Amino acid sequence: MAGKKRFGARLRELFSLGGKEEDDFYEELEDLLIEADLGASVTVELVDQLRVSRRSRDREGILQGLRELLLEGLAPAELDLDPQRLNVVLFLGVNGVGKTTNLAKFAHWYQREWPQTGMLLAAGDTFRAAAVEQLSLHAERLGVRIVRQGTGSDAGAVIHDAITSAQSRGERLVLADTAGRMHNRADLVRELEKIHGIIRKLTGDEAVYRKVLVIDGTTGQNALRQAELFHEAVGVDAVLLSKYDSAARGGVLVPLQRSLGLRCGWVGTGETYQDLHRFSPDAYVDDLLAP
Ligand SMILES: Nc1nc2c(ncn2[C@@H]2O[C@H](COP(=O)(O)OP(=O)(O)OP(=O)(O)O)[C@@H](O)[C@H]2O)c(=O)[nH]1
Repeated sequence: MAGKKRFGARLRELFSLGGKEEDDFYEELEDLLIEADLGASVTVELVDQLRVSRRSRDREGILQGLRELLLEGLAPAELDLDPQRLNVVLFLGVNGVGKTTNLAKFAHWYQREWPQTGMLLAAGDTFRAAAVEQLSLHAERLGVRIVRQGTGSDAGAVIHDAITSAQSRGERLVLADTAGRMHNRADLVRELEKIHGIIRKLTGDEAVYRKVLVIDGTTGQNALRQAELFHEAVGVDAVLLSKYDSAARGGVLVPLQRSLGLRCGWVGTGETYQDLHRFSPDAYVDDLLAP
């Protein structure tokens, strides 16, 4: 977590320099926030608010003001799944962000939360050869059913079969993987829209349908562009921030919420099933500001 701490440490360096003109101080603070992946527009907004609201120019006053402003934009996402109905959760994200691994952690989480409820995994990433195998291995380890077809098959058909199968067996949770990469961006969006249409048609008002976007905590500003793509294509209900254990930065959750209105629900902190935690804004901001 060296990188994440760097922001807090550098912030304290800035305080310790002393004797700076006010404008220079805030300009340097802006640079630090941008480097911490808060994005230019959110940074300007935050620093303007801080200038207006600050109680005192001393270190503790500014730190406290910054903490409060960061927290203002960071409520945890709620999926509001309902064990009395069918719930379909679609996992979105570009390749390698940790979609499959975190889908499996999510399955493990709900095995504990809803021990009496049947669950099904849908291997909707039919584009990448190893993805179906990877998810199958998790299904086997977790002892949950999986609906799969071969690589290159139609992802919409896999997810269609999974939902109708869960409906006929009375299972209450379908966790569906999706491809994060297609031949090009237009193909990816088209495939997601198709899957989205199939799920909506099959579930109507009778089921809970949610989309979770997995963001790699080490990617910085690029994450914002990824989120825009998926949010525009099908709409995102919650973000799962993966690889937070090795996150060089992690500040991107602030612009995700302030610019796109996307809230984080979970944080992935490793590769085992236990390494998934509910997102805590307080812990996150403490971590961001820690020296
Ligand atoms: N340290 C750490 N590694 C993680 C975490 N989540 C996933 N990984 C690792 O990241 C790598 C990519 O994870 P996958 O789950 O295969 O990613 P994916 O998004 O499904 O990738 P594709 O299947 O290629 O789309 C794997 O080596 C995972 O073990 C996490 O929270 N922390």
